[in-house]
Amino acid sequence: MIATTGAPVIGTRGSPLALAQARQVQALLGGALGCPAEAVALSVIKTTGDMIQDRALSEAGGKGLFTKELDSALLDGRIALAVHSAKDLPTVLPDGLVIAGYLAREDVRDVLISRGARSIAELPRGAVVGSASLRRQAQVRRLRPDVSVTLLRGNVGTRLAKVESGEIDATLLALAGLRRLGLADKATAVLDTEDFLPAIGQGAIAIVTRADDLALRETLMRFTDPGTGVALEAERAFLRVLDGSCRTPIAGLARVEGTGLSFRGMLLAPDGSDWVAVERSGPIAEALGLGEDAGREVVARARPALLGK
Ligand SMILES: NCc1[nH]cc(CCC(=O)O)c1CC(=O)O
Repeated sequence: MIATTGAPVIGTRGSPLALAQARQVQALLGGALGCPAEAVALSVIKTTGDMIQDRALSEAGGKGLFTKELDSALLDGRIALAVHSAKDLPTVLPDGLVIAGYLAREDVRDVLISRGARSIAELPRGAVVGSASLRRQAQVRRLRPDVSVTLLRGNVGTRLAKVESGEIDATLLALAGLRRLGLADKATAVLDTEDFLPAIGQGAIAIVTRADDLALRETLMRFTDPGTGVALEAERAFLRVLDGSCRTPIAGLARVEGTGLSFRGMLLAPDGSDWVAVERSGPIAEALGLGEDAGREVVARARPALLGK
């Protein structure tokens, strides 16, 4: 059933972060359509990923755990656009769907949240760091092999409470998410991307639509950010080449400066004991090729174990 009248319906997950992001798009879309934000409806859709709380998502298997149900709603016409953290989007979307654009990227960095340590270096010997992200687990152990990591899932509030209660010594989160939740003051230290590379897409909000919804895609172009699009094209090309299973920690960041693009990427062993890092720069017109090329270099240089072979 495809709605033929009224403003387009936005689909979103129901987590506080997802809702904050969807509301941002709702306000911008209302503005672009010349109607009040409330005229643009939000439809909250539960995804498989939202229902898994007891184990690492990498163990739950499969990609698109946070997107499948929203993809179906798009293809059925129940919603016209879906708002996602770019970080949670698989590298390949189902046929008929496209990333219509991204909002201007928030701060890309991760933060440390701890009770005393003002940096990863200052964590006490043998500290316990909670994170569900293989990338964060691997990078923290790369910098501090003495630290132990433990699986920590749940929403941001639960995670912060576990640091406060002393159940764990520290956790790592995206600054972008904390800002959107009004919790940026909980960060103990913002980690430099030189030492700690973010996830592909971190800090960017992606809008997915049906490929053939040209009118909506054109409307979205009034407020989406082309520079973020170029950076994400390179980052996602890198990820696609490494493809990986979601069991391989991968990090990467592209930055646009004028007409140029610089990229750094990394593939790590889960325990942080081994890694391959690459760097590339080139014109923004070659973003896709640059990301792919960086990915191929990693594949060529990585020891087989690093590629899960
Ligand atoms: N997987 C959860 C998720 N997806 C996007 C963000 C943060 C917001 C962003 O990166 O844009 C988070 C939370 C976190 O990693 O701290």
